[in-house]
Order: sequence, then structure tokens, then C-alpha cells
Amino acid sequence: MNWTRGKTIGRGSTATVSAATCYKSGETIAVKSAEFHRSEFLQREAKILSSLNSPYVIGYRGCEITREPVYNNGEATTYNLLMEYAPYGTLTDVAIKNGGFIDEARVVKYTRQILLGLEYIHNSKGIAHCDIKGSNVLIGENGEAKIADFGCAKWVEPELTEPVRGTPAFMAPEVARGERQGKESDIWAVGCTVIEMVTGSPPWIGADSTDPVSVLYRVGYLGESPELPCSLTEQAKDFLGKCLKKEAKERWTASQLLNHPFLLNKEPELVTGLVTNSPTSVTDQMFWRSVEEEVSADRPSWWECHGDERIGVLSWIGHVVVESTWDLDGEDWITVRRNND
Ligand SMILES: Nc1ncnc2c1ncn2[C@@H]1O[C@H](COP(=O)(O)OP(=O)(O)OP(=O)(O)O)[C@@H](O)[C@H]1O
Repeated sequence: MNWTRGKTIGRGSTATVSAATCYKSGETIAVKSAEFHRSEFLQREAKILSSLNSPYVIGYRGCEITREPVYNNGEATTYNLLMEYAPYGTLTDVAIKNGGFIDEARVVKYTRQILLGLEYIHNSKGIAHCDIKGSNVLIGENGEAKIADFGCAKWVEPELTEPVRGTPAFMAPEVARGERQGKESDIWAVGCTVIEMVTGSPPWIGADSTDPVSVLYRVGYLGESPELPCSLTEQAKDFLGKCLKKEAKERWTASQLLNHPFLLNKEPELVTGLVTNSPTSVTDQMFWRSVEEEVSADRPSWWECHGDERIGVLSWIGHVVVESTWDLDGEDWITVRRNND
């Protein structure tokens, strides 16, 4: 496919996303690019995305290798994943534009569409997404929610032993403990995403400690769940209860949740009052929301575990673990998208 790269529309930990125009059709597409030698996850994402076809999953348009100019006047080999373009950005963008959170009718609509996407990838494809959150759900041309960013996704049938991946604030207890990550963990993350849509912030914002390590400890070992916004109706709370069951096996499946009364309501009543959001600090918000951008001086980014940096990450975790008397025997649990350079 011949295309011209346009402006940059997103930057993640592993890749840059640009808008692009196809020569022949004039269609606008999104192109996610990474230098070839750092494109292991992008290639894997392309492989998974190419096998999927659902209105609730971002569409695959191909993949290409290009030679592109780089800052020092040289050229680099670039791996490009071509995708359907989602003009309205992510659910997180929608919430920000909407004053911080999403209204009740749209929360129900988006939740239903996310679950339709998950039902498809779980049941028809045997794939777990492993990083469901507002910033990985895009809003398509017709306003529908589409699951995107399959960089952490994995085949779970048959289940392979792989390091857990994803975003700490959205991790289920079994993931926080580094035991396993599967379809059920996606359902926990759906519950967290509903909280994010309702409050405008990922879960755990405003908790005593928003340090991701202590949150993982609280989820994985103290059996805590994210706090439910008190303004939710009983039906919405019941729905979240089915997503946030501590035992993975007890969590409802995507298909079961699609039949929950909360999603079947014609005129959904999600919130009975004004939802307020009380982050402990602006920095906390930034850390949880834009982890790819936020690298503080004393904390390494969790999202760029390439080579030496991974050692830095582990030693930081190790420091916290000593304070928390945390068992870190299986170090794989903390691996988050490590490309092999
Ligand atoms: N198909 C698309 N259409 C429109 N915008 C997109 C598309 N894909 C990605 N984006 C934008 O680019 C951003 C980064 O994309 P993506 O999350 O896939 O990258 P990533 O490197 O995997 O990020 P992360 O580190 O958060 O996992 C998204 O948050 C979104 O704003």
C-alpha cells in the first residue's frame, strides 16, 4: 500500500503513531512505527491484529518496512503497522474533552462495545488482551469503542507461560502476584476501565498510596480491590462486583457480563450524583495516565524495560519490596514490554 506519513498523533513506550494518507484511495490511516531493531512487540502486535476482524477491534491495514530519515541525517529501517484511523482518539481523550469523565449513557455503550470486542477475541480467537484501559480503547468514525494496542496481547489457548504485562493500576490480583494472566484478568481490567470512565481517573487515584508497587501489593497480597465510586447505582456496583472478583474463576465472562442488567438498561442510570475526583497530586494523575511520558528522576519508567533499564527497574522494585517484605522470587512478574535489542 502506498501512503504518505502525516502528523504524529500519539507516542507510546514502544512506538510512535502518525496519521497517514493512502495514495490511491485517499483514506486516512494510522501508522504505528518503531525502529526495526526495537520492533519486536510491534511485530507481534501486527501478527495478532492481522488475525482479528471485528467492529470492536481496531482494523488491520497491513505492515511495511521502510527506510526513513533520522535526526543525524542518516536513515533507519522502520517497521510500520498500518491500522484503521480512529478520529476521536482514546476513551481517556474523550473523558478529558468531556470535562474529566464520561456520561452514564456513554459509559454503558462503551462498556458493552469493549465487552463485545473481548467476547470476540476471547471466545473466537483464544487471545487475552492483557492491557485493557481507557487509553487503549479508541473511538471510531461512528463513535464506537474499538479495542487497540495489542502489544501485550497473548494467545491463551493453549496457555503459554509468559511474563505478565500491562498497567499496574488495572492489574488483577493473580497478575499482581505474577501467577497468570488470561481472559479473566481482562475482565478485572474492564471493571477498572468503568471506574476510569465514571471518575475520569484510573482506579487507586486518591488511595493512601498511589505508588504502583504498593498498589500491586495491596491487590495481589492484601486482597484489596479498587474503591467503587459511591455515586454508582446498585446495579452498576453489582456489575463491577462481577468484574472485580478476587478469584479469577469467579469473575463473569464477557458473554455473561453482556447480559448483566447494567448493560441491558435502555435508559441507564449509572450515577445518582456528581462524581468528584480527588487525586492526591497532579503528579499522581500524570504517572498513572501517561506512564509512557512520565519518567521521574528517582523512578525508572516501567514502560521502557530495554536492556540495562530493566535492571534499574528491578532494583527499584527490590528497594520497595524490602520495605514491604514482599516475596520477589519470580522476577518475571514485573517485565513490561521488553524488546530485545
Ligand atoms: N488507530 C489509531 N487511530 C488514532 N489514534 C491512534 C491509533 N492508534 C494509536 N493512536 C494514538 O496513539 C497513542 C499511542 O498508541 P498505542 O497505545 O498503540 O502505543 P503504545 O506504544 O503501545 O503505547 P503504550 O505505551 O501506552 O502502550 C494512542 O494513545 C492514541 O492516542
